Parts: sequence; C-alpha cells; structure tokens
Amino acid sequence: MGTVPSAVKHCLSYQQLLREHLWIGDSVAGALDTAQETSQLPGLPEYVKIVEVGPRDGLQNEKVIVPTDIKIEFINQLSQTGLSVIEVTSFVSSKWVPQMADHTEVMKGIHQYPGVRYPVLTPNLQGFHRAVAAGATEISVFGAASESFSKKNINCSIEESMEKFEEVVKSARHMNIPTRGYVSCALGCPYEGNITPQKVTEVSKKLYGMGCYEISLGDTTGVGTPGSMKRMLESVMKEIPSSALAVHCHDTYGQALANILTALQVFFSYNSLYSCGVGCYFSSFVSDFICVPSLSLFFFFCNESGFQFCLPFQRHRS
Ligand SMILES: CC(C)(COP(=O)([O-])OP(=O)([O-])OC[C@H]1O[C@@H](n2cnc3c(N)ncnc32)[C@H](O)[C@@H]1OP(=O)([O-])[O-])[C@@H](O)C(=O)NCCC(=O)NCCSC(=O)C[C@@](C)(O)CC(=O)[O-]
Repeated sequence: MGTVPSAVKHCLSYQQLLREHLWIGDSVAGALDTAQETSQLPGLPEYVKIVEVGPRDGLQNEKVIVPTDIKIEFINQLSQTGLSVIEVTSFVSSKWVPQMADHTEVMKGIHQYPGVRYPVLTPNLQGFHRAVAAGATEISVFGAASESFSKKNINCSIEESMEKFEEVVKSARHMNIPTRGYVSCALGCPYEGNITPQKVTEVSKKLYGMGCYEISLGDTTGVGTPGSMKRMLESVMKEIPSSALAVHCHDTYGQALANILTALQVFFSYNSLYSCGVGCYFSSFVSDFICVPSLSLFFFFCNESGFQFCLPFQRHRS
C-alpha cells in the first residue's frame, strides 16, 4: 500500500482502501480491484468486524483533557467510516479516570447513526444506571485474569468483581441491553508477569456463563506473542465458542498485528472445524486528530506516537 500511513492499514482492508480510492489513483485501484476483490487468503476469515474503542481506550490515557465537543466530533466522524461498533466512553469514577468524567455529555451529544452500535464501559451498578440514564443501549463489564490488576484497576478482587458484574449483567438483561465482557491481562500482567491460559479461561468462562454475549481477551500491555496468543486462545476455546470471542491487542511492542493474525488463524481453523464467527481487536497509536478535528478522519492516523485506541474485529462465516 505504498505510502499509506501504517496505522490506516490497521483499520481498513486493502480491498476497502482500493474500493474507496482514498489515496490511490483510480487506474491502480481498478487494476488491483478486479484481481483481488474476489480472492480470499487461505486460512483467514472472509470478514472481520472492527469495533473502534479509540474514544474510550485511547482517550482515557491522554494526559491533557480532551474537550467534550472534540470527543463528540471524533465519534461522529468515526460513525461515518463504516464502523459498526464504536465504544464511546466509560461510566467510571472521574477521580480514577478524569478523561471519562464527561461520559454523560458525550453519550448524549453524539449522533447515533443507524446501523452503528455505541457500547460503553460500566464497572458496577452505579455506572450501569448512569449509562442507561444517558441513553446507552449496550454495555461492557471489564474484569481481569490477574488479581493485582483487578485490584489496581477496579479496586476489588476478581471474585468481588464477578459479583458486581453479575448484578450488572442481570439488570442489563432485564432491560434487553446486551453486555460484553473484557478480560484484561490475558497474555500477561504489568504487576504479576505471566498469567496462565487456565486463569484466563476461568475468568472468561465466568463472564460468558453470567450472560456476556462476547468475551474480549485483552493483551493489556502488549506483551503477547503469536505463541502465547495461540496457547491462550486454544485454552479459552475449550470452554467458549470462538463465535463469542474477541481479542484486544495493544501494540506497545509492535506485536499487535502479528498477534491478531495468529488469532484470526486460530479462530479460522476452529471455525472451519466447528461453527461460525470470530472476533479480534487490535490497537494502534495515533496523535493528530485533536489538532485537526475538521480534517478527514483518516488524516488522524498519520503519526504513530500519541495515545492508544483499539479496533476489535469480528468475522461472520456464511
Ligand atoms: C470501579 C470504580 C468505579 C470503583 O470505585 P471505588 O472508588 O473503588 O469504589 P467504591 O464503590 O468504594 O466507591 C467509592 C466512590 O466512587 C464512586 N463510584 C463508584 N462507582 C462509580 C461509578 N461507576 N462511577 C462514578 N463513581 C463511582 C462512589 O459513589 C464513591 O464516591 P464517594 O462516596 O467517594 O464520593 C473505580 O475503581 C474506577 O472508576 N476505576 C476505573 C477503572 C477504569 O476505567 N479503568 C480503565 C478501563 S479498563 C481497561 O482499560 C482495560 C480494557 C477494558 O481496555 C481491556 C484491556 O486493555 O485489557
């Protein structure tokens, strides 16, 4: 893809880039289009769903508070790119995550495009009720496979977190609100180091069992490798159908794409044998959009230096 910024390659397939002629001349695009559009790489999914989490996972780490209207504009522009799911914000404590203090304003302020879903993070019932009051129609609870990370992130043990999530999922179900579940530290923990695939499986199974429709397995600090990704997924897939799994790979050490490729291959091989559907996330680093919010969204991906965002994928097989 020549000089197309690498972060852009993370979010669009080459077919989509060519089809929409974003930077590439019509003649080149046309020539490649016919030959490549119909072909599918063997051993890889035909379709991948991207769930954009930049407005939440990216912005939550920004040191300078991003103005609410910029966040809303960012989300509105993302909505026009063809994404089907955009994670908007988190209903967490502003003492812990000041960047998300405007969750209600952001949720109420965005334009909700038809066909796009806008989930938000809710760690407990308090967050859930606030999210619903702000108009959220899909939520995510977020646990961890590491005790230390759970305590530092949401101030409770894994077991306590499961009790809180159970309440949230139950309330959500009564209101016909779908819930996703995150499992952080699926490939390693910043405090404990190695995390066993068995522990990831155990936590994932609990979240799935309580009613989360999809489990997103997070390589929170980007320490994963294709080998550890494969081992972890093979363990989790013994308990949870791959159609209900996603991966969320931070690109801290430049391994996200390799890890995602591995996840897609593992999901594909299982799907070929069994049923359908996969999911995976990846993240990248972006920096420019805050400075140039009025430009086309894709200009925002030019520099790989700023904050992080994640793009979950999901595949459907016919
Ligand atoms: C979980 C809590 C809220 C517990 O908060 P807490 O302080 O531990 O809990 P608490 O229940 O003892 O409550 C203490 C105070 O917090 C308030 N409170 C209680 N709940 C809420 C709420 N929902 N929203 C707003 N306020 C809340 C509550 O009202 C009370 O207020 P006070 O009486 O002191 O004034 C807190 O620890 C927190 O906000 N943590 C932040 C977690 C977070 O957002 N982390 C980053 C996202 S997770 C992530 O990035 C990983 C992921 C998903 O991306 C996947 C991956 O990469 O691996």
